[in-house]
Amino acid sequence: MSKVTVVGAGNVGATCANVLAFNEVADEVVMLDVKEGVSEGKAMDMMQTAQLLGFDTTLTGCTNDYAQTADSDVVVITSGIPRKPGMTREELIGVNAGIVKSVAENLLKYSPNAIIVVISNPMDTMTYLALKSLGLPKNRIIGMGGALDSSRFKYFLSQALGCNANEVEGMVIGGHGDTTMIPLTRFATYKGLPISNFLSAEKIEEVAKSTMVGGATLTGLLGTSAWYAPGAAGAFVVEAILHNQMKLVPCSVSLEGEYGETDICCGVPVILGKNGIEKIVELPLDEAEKAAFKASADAVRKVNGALKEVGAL
Ligand SMILES: NC(=O)c1ccc[n+]([C@@H]2O[C@H](COP(=O)([O-])OP(=O)(O)OC[C@H]3O[C@@H](n4cnc5c(N)ncnc54)[C@H](O)[C@@H]3O)[C@@H](O)[C@H]2O)c1
Ligand SMILES: O=C(O)C[C@H](O)C(=O)O
Repeated sequence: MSKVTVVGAGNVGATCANVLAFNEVADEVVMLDVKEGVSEGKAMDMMQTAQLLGFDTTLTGCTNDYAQTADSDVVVITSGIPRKPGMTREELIGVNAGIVKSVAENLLKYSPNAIIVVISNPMDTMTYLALKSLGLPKNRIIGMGGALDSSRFKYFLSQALGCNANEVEGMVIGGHGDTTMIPLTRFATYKGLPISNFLSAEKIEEVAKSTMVGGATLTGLLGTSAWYAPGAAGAFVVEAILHNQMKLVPCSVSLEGEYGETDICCGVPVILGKNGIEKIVELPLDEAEKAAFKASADAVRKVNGALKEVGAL
């Protein structure tokens, strides 16, 4: 029996739980939130779609009762506040650091062997906080951002190419921030061929810029940050782990010399399998890409510095 807990049954958490159930990724999905009755209500609502959609996963909800989350294989942390138009993700640190730290500690008490997927923002810093405060092996702490950013990159590429997004390949590495993301345009392909065969340098630059501010654009349109693609990207990462898919997915992970960085969690391509991070994959970056990664990591490290200021570390 496989079990996943999703903490935070708001927009992202509920969407993630819904996709996990619909795709029958786990036998059991538990949602937990601090808001009385919300997880229970959303779980019941989703369970009432089971015969319509034809899934067998059992969904339950609970209000802050961590005993219900016991023995989860994977736990997903989405609890915390989202940004509003005009804000950066980094501005959320003051509120979200305390929430993520206490949630992660509570989860671990009941699921000591779980793999932890962090989604709450600022995600790279929240992943680093989970790593530092829980003291777990680095393969079990995974920040979800790159799966979403890469999906957005493929969407914008497909729009520019006039093709289906499944026909393009592309990855975004670096921090999950408006200015720290690095869409790897040089490695992006359409049907296995470099995109530069089909798109002008100006168009490729435009796609990269749209990708980087993808979350901010949606926040401007929605009044709060996005949830359909973020929730699905969370479920995608969970599935790769739980089903031991050995997929290559950019995730925020603890770096110990890889990409020239240490003491940081930042987005790099990893192989995801039953142990969480099975392997960090080092790409042959050129000098410009290396410089972009260094600048991105420096920016993430600066935000990590604020964890002490807010008393989280
Ligand atoms: N990493 C990513 O790619 C990515 C993508 C989208 C959103 N996010 C982030 O995910 C977080 C959630 O976004 P959302 O749109 O779902 O927000 P939301 O407000 O809809 O949901 C957040 C939920 O967390 C709950 N919560 C707050 N404190 C809690 C606690 N201590 N224990 C349990 N639950 C608690 C709230 O009650 C709320 O239901 C935000 O920080 C957002 O910035 C990250
Ligand atoms: O943009 C946000 O603040 C939420 C999330 O990180 C996203 O990229 O959708």
